[in-house]
Amino acid sequence: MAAITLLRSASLPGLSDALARDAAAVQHVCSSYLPNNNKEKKRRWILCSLKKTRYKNFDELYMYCYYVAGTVGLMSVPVMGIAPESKATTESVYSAALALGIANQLTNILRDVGEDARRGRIYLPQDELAEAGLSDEDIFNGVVTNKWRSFMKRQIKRARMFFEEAERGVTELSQASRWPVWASLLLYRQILDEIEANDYNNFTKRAYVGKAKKLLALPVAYGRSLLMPYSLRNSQK
Ligand SMILES: CC(C)=CCC/C(C)=C/CC/C(C)=C/CC/C(C)=C/COP(=O)(O)OP(=O)(O)O
Repeated sequence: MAAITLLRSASLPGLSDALARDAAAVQHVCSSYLPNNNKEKKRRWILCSLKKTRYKNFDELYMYCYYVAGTVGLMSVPVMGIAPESKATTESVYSAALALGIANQLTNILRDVGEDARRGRIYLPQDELAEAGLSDEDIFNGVVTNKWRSFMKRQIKRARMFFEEAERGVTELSQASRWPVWASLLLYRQILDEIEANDYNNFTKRAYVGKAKKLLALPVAYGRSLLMPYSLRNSQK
């Protein structure tokens, strides 16, 4: 409640009660889990990010992903539970959950570049766009060029690294939670493959995972959910 009052008192025009509630909830979770527990800084960051449409570099984009999706991952761990037999540290499981939230959000951003641009938003690191020789104008024009392809390859590679980081953590979750988490990981990661299959045209073509691929992901996810936690596999060698 204190956090909601705090956000209201900042009197951001247009900040609805529902939004203030969400932001307060996120702020609460972040305050509990972020190692650097600087509440005032975070409060200001959340208020600014609600209006932000550009991200200077990956650090800034990461923080956006952290607040909108990483926190969801963190909150999921106590709900899903860690396998009683797991030997992993609690911290490593939370890190993996955070990584999955970030991976999902980065994927979401890469899929929605065109849609976001039409709303005047560019959720891409400005410094990396500049390094690739691209400007905001290029994003608004939405033409797939070799510069765009190479920029996208770098972004996709990074998103895949976060998925990879998340994978070990999934094996440490309670048995009942592993299947749905594996399924969502496999399905969401395939969006990146579809962006590649669309020759990086995420301006006018929506990367979509077809029904057959979705169905196929389910037994694969089930198989993976039966695997023993990664922490045990190593300790038994
Ligand atoms: C890996 C371990 C240890 C635990 C799992 C932890 C979890 C469940 C992490 C996933 C967190 C998550 C669901 C984040 C949100 C991801 C995301 C980008 C959702 C997309 O939301 P929308 O914007 O509504 O999607 P659309 O754009 O597709 O409508």
